[in-house]
Amino acid sequence: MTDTNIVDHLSLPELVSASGNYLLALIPLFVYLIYKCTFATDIPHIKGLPEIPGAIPVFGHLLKLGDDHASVCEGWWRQYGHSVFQIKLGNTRAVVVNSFEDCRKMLLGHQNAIIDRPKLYTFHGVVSSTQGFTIGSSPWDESCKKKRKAAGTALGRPALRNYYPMFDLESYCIVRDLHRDSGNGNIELNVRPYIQRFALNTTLTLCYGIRMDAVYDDLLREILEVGSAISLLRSASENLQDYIPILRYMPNNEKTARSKQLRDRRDAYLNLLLDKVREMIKKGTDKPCISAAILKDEETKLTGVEVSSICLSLVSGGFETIPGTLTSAIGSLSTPEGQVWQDRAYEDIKRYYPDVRDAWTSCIYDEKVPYVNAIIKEAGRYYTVSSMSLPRKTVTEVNWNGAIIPPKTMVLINAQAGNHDVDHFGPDGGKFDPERWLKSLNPPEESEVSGLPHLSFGSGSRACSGQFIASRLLYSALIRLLSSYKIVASEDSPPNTDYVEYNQFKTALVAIPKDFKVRLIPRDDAVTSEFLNLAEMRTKEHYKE
Ligand code: HEM
Repeated sequence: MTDTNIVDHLSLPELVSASGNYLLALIPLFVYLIYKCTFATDIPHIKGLPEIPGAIPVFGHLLKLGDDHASVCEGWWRQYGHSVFQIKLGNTRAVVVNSFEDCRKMLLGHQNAIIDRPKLYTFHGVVSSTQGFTIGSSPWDESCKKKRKAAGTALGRPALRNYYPMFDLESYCIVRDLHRDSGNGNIELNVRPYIQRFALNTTLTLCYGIRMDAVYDDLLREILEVGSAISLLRSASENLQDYIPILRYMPNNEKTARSKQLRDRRDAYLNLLLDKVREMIKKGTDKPCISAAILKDEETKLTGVEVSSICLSLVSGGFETIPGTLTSAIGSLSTPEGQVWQDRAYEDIKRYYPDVRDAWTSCIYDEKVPYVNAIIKEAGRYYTVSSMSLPRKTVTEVNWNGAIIPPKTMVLINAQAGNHDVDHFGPDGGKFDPERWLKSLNPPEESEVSGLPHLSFGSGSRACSGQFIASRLLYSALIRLLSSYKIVASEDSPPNTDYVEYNQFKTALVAIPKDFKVRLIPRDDAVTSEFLNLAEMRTKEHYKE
């Protein structure tokens, strides 16, 4: 007898009960499917690699991670005793690496396997749809190779000599304006805006041959505001829709609307900058810079989108990382404890340059003063401005102590955890101390660090392309500031010097230090005035050219 015959012979109540039985039988299947869908990840569980307990359906560990992923992962490392573990960010499985040694091993020992970067819905699909991906967010392909090569040439050590006039002008301008605004040590001020202009002008000059002289210039502030807001759009905790796709289809999706708005504002200023370069080329007043070279089609095989992407990478690579590091370093130096470090740095500057005017001129050519180098290394390590670095993705299998991490797995380097790893940096790894980088104090002599000093610039195949220029910018600014002023923290508005709490936006890709104020007490007013006159001359020269 066929099923239809059976149905034909059943009464209505029997029919209802039979179909109810069928449905009942399907419930376990539904439950299984729902379980599978809500727990499913792009990459299945990686055998042999510990997984943090407590993942919940749909969200995985996202809610547990809160808004400070680096500190929560650092806590999990210590709580569960595994420096490398797997977690679920919604539908995405990620491997998190925490200890210094494991970060180094992953970044260098497996550098070819983790050369890729993941693509995220909000940042790649919406924000970057017009100007292309920045280098730091580009998946590894032919175009990324070309862009990384071009950036490497523009930012490599040999290229630094082309930028001496720019280092000179921009670091003079910091001191010039701080001198104007600090009332001979009587007015407390926030140094970050001056350093933001310094960092942004550097990359704008490099990319477009354009700079802004005023600290509160409208275009400068627009670039900074939009850039910071976009940096928030790259954070996992701010963008649940990247990992929980259903959220993308919610009506009135504010995240996507805001992303489009920011993208349009960014397009507007990037186009404005390029138009300015075109105009200067027409008038013959353009300065040597990346975009002019490309617009004039000098030795380039890059597309328009690639050019925009390179310029965008350089502008966004430096405008928050440099101010984050330098402002926080100034914060630590300005504390009562930091007065000793400032005095020792000043003494060391004078040891190398008995006439302090030579320090002012030399700091743009080389980085000689050991104590200042130690401060820069320590600021980079301690204030890990990109606490979770930039995410990586595997292209081939990684055999991690027998566990096979498959291709296309997201790998997160917890640079903050590794940079404060007491097993590597000693029991005082959680303390700011420039002298950890010196093997002797009398006179200061730098310790030889074989390999990677800290994790703040990443390492290996996708390490920071801007690290040499970053180091010179930090050095020249610090030499000029420390040789001009004694920096003293405000009592009412002191710096927060905790390596986690100093940051006002823990969800952003790059830390933004909480505001604080300092007094700048001139060390030798006559010498500083002499240099300020020089600054004036140089600025005039710049605008005459
Ligand atoms: C204190 C300053 C800086 C810090 C702490 C910093 C940090 C980083 C980090 C952590 C990465 C990812 C590295 C990795 O995945 O291993 C990175 C990549 C990058 N940085 Fe920096 N950076 C700084 C300054 C700069 C500057 C000034 C520029 C350009 C002018 C720049 C351009 C880039 C570029 C283009 C990449 C992408 C490299 C790639 O994906 O291939 N950075 N940076």
